[in-house]
Amino acid sequence: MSENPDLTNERASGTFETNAMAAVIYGSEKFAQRRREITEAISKIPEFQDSHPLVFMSREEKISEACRKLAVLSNYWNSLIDTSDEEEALHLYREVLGLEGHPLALHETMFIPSLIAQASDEQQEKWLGRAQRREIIGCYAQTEMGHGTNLRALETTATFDISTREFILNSPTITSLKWWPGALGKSANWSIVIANLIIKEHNYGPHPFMVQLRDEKSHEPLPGITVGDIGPKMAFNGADNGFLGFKNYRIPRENMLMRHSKVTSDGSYIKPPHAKIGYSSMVKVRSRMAMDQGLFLASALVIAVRYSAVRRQGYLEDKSREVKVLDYQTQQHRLFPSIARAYAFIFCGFETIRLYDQLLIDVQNGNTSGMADLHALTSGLKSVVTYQTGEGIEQARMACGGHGYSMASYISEIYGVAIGGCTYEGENMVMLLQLARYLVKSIEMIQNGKSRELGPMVAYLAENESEIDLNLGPNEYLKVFEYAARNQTWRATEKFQKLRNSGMSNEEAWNQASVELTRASRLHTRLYIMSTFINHVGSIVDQKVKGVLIDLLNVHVTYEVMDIGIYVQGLLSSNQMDLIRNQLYVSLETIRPNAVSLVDSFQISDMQLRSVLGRRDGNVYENLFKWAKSSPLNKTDVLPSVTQYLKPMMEKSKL
Ligand SMILES: CC(C)(COP(=O)(O)OP(=O)(O)OC[C@H]1O[C@@H](n2cnc3c(N)ncnc32)[C@H](O)[C@@H]1OP(=O)(O)O)[C@@H](O)C(=O)NCCC(=O)NCCSC(=O)/C=C/CCCCCCCCCCCCC(=O)O
Ligand SMILES: Cc1cc2nc3c(=O)[nH]c(=O)nc-3n(C[C@H](O)[C@H](O)[C@H](O)COP(=O)(O)OP(=O)(O)OC[C@H]3O[C@@H](n4cnc5c(N)ncnc54)[C@H](O)[C@@H]3O)c2cc1C
Repeated sequence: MSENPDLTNERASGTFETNAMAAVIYGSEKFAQRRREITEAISKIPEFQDSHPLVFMSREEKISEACRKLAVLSNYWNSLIDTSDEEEALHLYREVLGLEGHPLALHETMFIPSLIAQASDEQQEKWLGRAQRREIIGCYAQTEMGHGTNLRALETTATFDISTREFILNSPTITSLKWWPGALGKSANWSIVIANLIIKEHNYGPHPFMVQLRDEKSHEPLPGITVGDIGPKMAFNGADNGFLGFKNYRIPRENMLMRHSKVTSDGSYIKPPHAKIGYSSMVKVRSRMAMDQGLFLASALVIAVRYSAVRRQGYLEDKSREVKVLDYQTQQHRLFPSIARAYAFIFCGFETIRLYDQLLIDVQNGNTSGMADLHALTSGLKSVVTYQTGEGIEQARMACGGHGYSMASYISEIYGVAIGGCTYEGENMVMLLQLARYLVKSIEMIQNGKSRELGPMVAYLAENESEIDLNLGPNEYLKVFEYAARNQTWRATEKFQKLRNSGMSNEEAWNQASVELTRASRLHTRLYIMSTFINHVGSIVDQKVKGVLIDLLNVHVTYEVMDIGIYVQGLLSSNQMDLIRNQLYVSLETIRPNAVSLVDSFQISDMQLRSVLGRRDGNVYENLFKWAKSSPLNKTDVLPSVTQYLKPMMEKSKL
């Protein structure tokens, strides 16, 4: 079937090459090209297609479908991608497995990275290759039923038995059951388990252990292990998140991951070079989250923008033809700032992935000095991007009207998966407060006359306000954001200090200032996102692409400043606020002809998108009808439940 002419016209009005934009989004022409090649190759392999739409499947079917595809994938793996390239591998996973989770998701995102970061060279020799070849399937078991946030209160124990040189793992209470780890329930046969290291009755706190859970031949749980699935979730139902308990389960001493902390055979403990080095697997995932979430948001926007360009409803001036809903200013205001955010998140994502990779090298070389900075940055970023992604996806759903609410749009699934990120890898409020600790310390350095020692990301906290001339472009908006973040950070810190100085305990003062502190963290993070966006656009060579991204940046800076209006009242007059508001409306109009091309540039395939509304060809209505007819409820005209219950009820009522 040919493309919907409305979309053809939209594509013709684009002022730039989508391939050139994809090269900017994905960091290089080479990777953008590889993505297309991988997508193209996969589309030719029929076994990778869904056997029927995932949204009509039960959990069991979804998991089985994911396993089927993984088995097929193992035959093609080496021929489809450069297996040493993490980004290629993730693209392949996204294309073939989609976003609902699968039995290898945690193996790739946490199990292997934990082995790389936490296992000694000998341990890597023993397990890493096996994991990379997928001879074993691993997961990351940290969270317990009773504790996820407060890691110091985890209850699982690994007690060193000097006589046998083994650790004995135990789950002493119901609340100590590991609860939530992805792929733990039914798929993984090994896990990295975080347990309290106990030697001679001394608790050294949580440490990582490599633990075999299931027999490698029969896949049956090993004696001493209780393991299973935790049941259906809001989304991610292609994954078997699990529970796990230990009863006097013994593992060799060599199974404690010993790159950093060590236990010798006589039971001596060797401290790691940094107290939180064992938390690095979480930092790794958080450093990827801006990218992952940017892509979730992008997916919802591809659907909503394409659909809005083919959906006609109501009239503007021309009463002879209904207008595309994308031409309504309200629709543009609902969608375009989110397009800008999706771009900004992806740009930040590449940056934090790069920073993590560098940190990993530094730490392996004994330099842990960058850990606090990256922890603070990624804590704030994961919190802000997950929240704003959730907001943006929900707006995208509403922008699709009634059909957005149908699973045919697939937006609800994207939403469910994306907002999981507000919780996993550290609940958002908790992580904002981690960043706040860092910000408060920075203010304390300024108060103690050590401004010069501040890192580049917080140097603005020591600066004074300057005059703002909004006609000068994005950098002036950055100053507005700096003003807001600086003011709020000082205000929140001073509130905390005042409470503490009044005699309150440190903890209670912190608690009573915490809402204000989280606000400071959000503003600081949004400032970082904006400045990364501005820097990125500044570095682009292709002038057509750059021109459009400047337009998109204008949407971003004006929208973001309007959104934080309450924090800039002392800086901007109401006339200046009106000016910004008008600039935003002008920016929406400017970006309108490029809207479809901007979302096309994400190059998210139909196969991955799984959306009837977001189809690249725009042939929505005929496919919506086809999709509805394929619903299992339509297999018969009369359902057994009607025959069994409703008919007798109606018959009875007639009497
Ligand atoms: C940090 C805590 C909240 C507190 O820890 P605690 O030990 O109690 O800390 P304190 O003693 O209070 O000390 C705080 C100080 O320590 C510093 N600190 C803390 N952490 C770090 C760190 N990591 N590095 C450096 N420094 C650190 C902190 O700054 C303080 O310093 P100071 O005193 O101020 O100087 C901690 O308890 C915590 O982190 N809690 C959160 C727990 C958590 O995050 N758990 C995660 C469990 S694992 C999980 O959730 C997994 C989820 C799986 C997600 C699945 C993802 C699948 C991919 C999805 C996408 C699919 C698409 C396809 C793939 C694709 O696209 O990628
Ligand atoms: C989809 C998904 C996948 C997951 N995968 C894994 C996995 O693979 N492996 C794994 O180990 N775990 C996994 N988890 C668990 C996840 O990491 C935890 O649920 C998360 O860290 C939050 O911890 P919690 O559940 O204890 O929340 P809680 O800490 O109980 O949060 C409840 C409320 O208390 C508040 N709160 C808690 N502490 C504080 C504080 N100090 N200050 C202020 N407010 C506070 C929170 O902000 C929140 O509002 C997964 C979770 C989900 C949803």
